[in-house]
Amino acid sequence: MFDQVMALRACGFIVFRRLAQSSPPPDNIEYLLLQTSYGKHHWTPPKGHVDPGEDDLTTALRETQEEAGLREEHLQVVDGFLQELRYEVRGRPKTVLYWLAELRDPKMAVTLSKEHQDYRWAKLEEACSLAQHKDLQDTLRAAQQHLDPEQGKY
Ligand SMILES: Nc1nc2c(ncn2[C@@H]2O[C@H](COP(=O)(O)OP(=O)(O)OP(=O)(O)OP(=O)(O)OC[C@H]3O[C@@H](n4cnc5c(=O)[nH]c(N)nc54)[C@H](O)[C@@H]3O)[C@@H](O)[C@H]2O)c(=O)[nH]1
Repeated sequence: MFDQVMALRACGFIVFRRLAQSSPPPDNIEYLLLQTSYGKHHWTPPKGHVDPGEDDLTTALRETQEEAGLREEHLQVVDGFLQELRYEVRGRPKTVLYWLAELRDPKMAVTLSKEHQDYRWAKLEEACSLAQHKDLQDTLRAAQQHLDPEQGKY
């Protein structure tokens, strides 16, 4: 119980959009990454810490709205995708949950908060390069796999 209280917990969305006038799938898919305005300016999908008593999915939706200006009605959550990452931040274990969601209107603008200084819509390989951490790269690849029509899952 004590360990659970001490562990950091964050939730967010791998947000993607599909470009209509572009390459055939899955190369028309772009993922949203935000660059922090603090620390080492790392790139991350919209996510953030769970408030006390808050439901995980509510956190993911709230953080995506706060950090990217995208609200629940702008997103189509994809069934059957939920990834859990575990890593350490300054010596403390952290658990991060990511759902997957499509931006309904691919032309919709992203609005950043002060926590981020830049954003990018990136195809898989560029997104993995920005993400840097293997666990997040694996999550992005798992998302692409989930969305690839060849896999017959979407
Ligand atoms: N001034 C300042 N302020 C900070 C700093 N730090 C935080 N603040 C404040 O906290 C607030 C943020 O609150 P939320 O938005 O609720 O939280 P999150 O969205 O959860 O954001 P975080 O940045 O706390 O957490 P992570 O993204 O997890 O990065 C933490 C470390 O883990 C690495 N890392 C990142 N992703 C992965 C991964 O997928 N895999 C692996 N293996 N590692 C990964 C990464 O490279 C980094 O070294 C800000 O407003 C600031 O006030 C900081 O360094 N300086």
